[in-house]
Amino acid sequence: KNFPPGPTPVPFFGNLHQLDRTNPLKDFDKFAQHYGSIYGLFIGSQPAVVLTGQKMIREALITKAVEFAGRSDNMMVSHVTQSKGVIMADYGESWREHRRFALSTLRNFGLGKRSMEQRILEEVKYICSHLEESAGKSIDPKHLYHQAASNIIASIIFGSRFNHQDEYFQTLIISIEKLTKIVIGQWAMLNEIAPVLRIFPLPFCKAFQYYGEIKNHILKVVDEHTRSRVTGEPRDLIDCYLEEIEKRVDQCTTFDVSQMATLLFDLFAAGTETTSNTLRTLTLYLMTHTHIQGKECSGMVTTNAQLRGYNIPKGTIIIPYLSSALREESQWKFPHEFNPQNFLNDKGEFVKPDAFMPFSAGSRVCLGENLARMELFLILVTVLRRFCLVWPEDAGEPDFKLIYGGTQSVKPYRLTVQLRTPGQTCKSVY
Ligand code: HEM
Repeated sequence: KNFPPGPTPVPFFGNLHQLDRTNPLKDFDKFAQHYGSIYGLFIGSQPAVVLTGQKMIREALITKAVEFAGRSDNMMVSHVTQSKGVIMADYGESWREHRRFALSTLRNFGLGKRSMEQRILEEVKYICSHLEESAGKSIDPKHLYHQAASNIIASIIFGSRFNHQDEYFQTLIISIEKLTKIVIGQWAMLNEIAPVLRIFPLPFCKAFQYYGEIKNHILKVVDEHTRSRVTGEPRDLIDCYLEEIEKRVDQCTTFDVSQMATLLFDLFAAGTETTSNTLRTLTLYLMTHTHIQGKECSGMVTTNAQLRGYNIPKGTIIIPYLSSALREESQWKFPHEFNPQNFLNDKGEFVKPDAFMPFSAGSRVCLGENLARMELFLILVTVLRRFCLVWPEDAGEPDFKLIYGGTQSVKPYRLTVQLRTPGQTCKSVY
């Protein structure tokens, strides 16, 4: 009763037949034009509410932070991770304790012997030496960025980095990439609306296989740490967690090895896919806007909730449609353009518009935001000072369309690397 209005659902499928299976986001825009910034949908028989635009998203995620901080246990990704760790853990003590632990450990590693900045700069060295070797040639930067982002988070949580040539490392990264695409995609939707299909060997089964491979690696590293660690001298996040288990042995706590394995998975996967895809997308835009290179520079409601006068029953899936805020016409000078002017006021000073919320907001705001910002800044600034990244002459038209998934990504592309002399302006045929 009084559920936000939206497109009419049909039995069993809900509104799925009205959504593009490969990328439903365009349909979200269409529905928002018709129903406004809050509307209801049915994913199978599961009610969902889509929030569009920065005001609506903030009203829910910040003003009503607790009510909108839950997670569904009916999503395929929750089955894969058994709702443990942080990302898919429901609002409650376990999520709170693990989020707090992860945030404070990431912060402490920033202050430790090898600062976060040093860990990132070490990886930047590898990126630069690879780009130097590739000068004058065209390369696909995908693996380079994935491996760099993955190695930075690996050094913080596992205490060591992988060699870029290591085949095992490459397999792990491919598993993370494929898993992120499967768990938010058409096969996952089918898995969620028709549990009967779960016993068949359909493509969603691969998600469990990829997760198993990554988790096996994590458990092996945890095992090595259990044998080699010295109390009071933590080398990384695993040592810190094992120390917490020891400290809390007589207390009622949610800390255990199985929660730790999922937390490590969350950080490893979230730390790899997001930053590397942001770098890939950014590089694509920079190559095709070389004048810019030249400048210095799903939640769930925890209780019955009310929003804009509508009733949102406990258990409703909440979809804060963050991309809608990132190109909201009333909020940006150039909402559909890659243009740094979007972040500059009339005096040319940096301003952060309220609609800039790629890390979400409220209780579930990204816990790796500071790390991600530092990575993006250090990697880009170093690379752009030393190289011109240019769209290859024979590459045709660039394609900016995004592939839908747990993290969206651009299609593979090639870039031409040129060594840059100080003050040189980068020029591209595009
Ligand atoms: C450009 C890079 C990144 C972007 C755009 C990004 C974006 C986001 C967003 C939008 C959320 C909220 C998701 C939701 O509500 O369902 C989130 C959550 C999260 N992110 Fe990030 N992220 C980035 C980098 C990272 C990194 C480097 C880490 C690793 C430390 C990380 C770890 C997490 C975790 C653990 C959560 C779950 C938090 C919770 O549920 O309490 N992210 N991220």
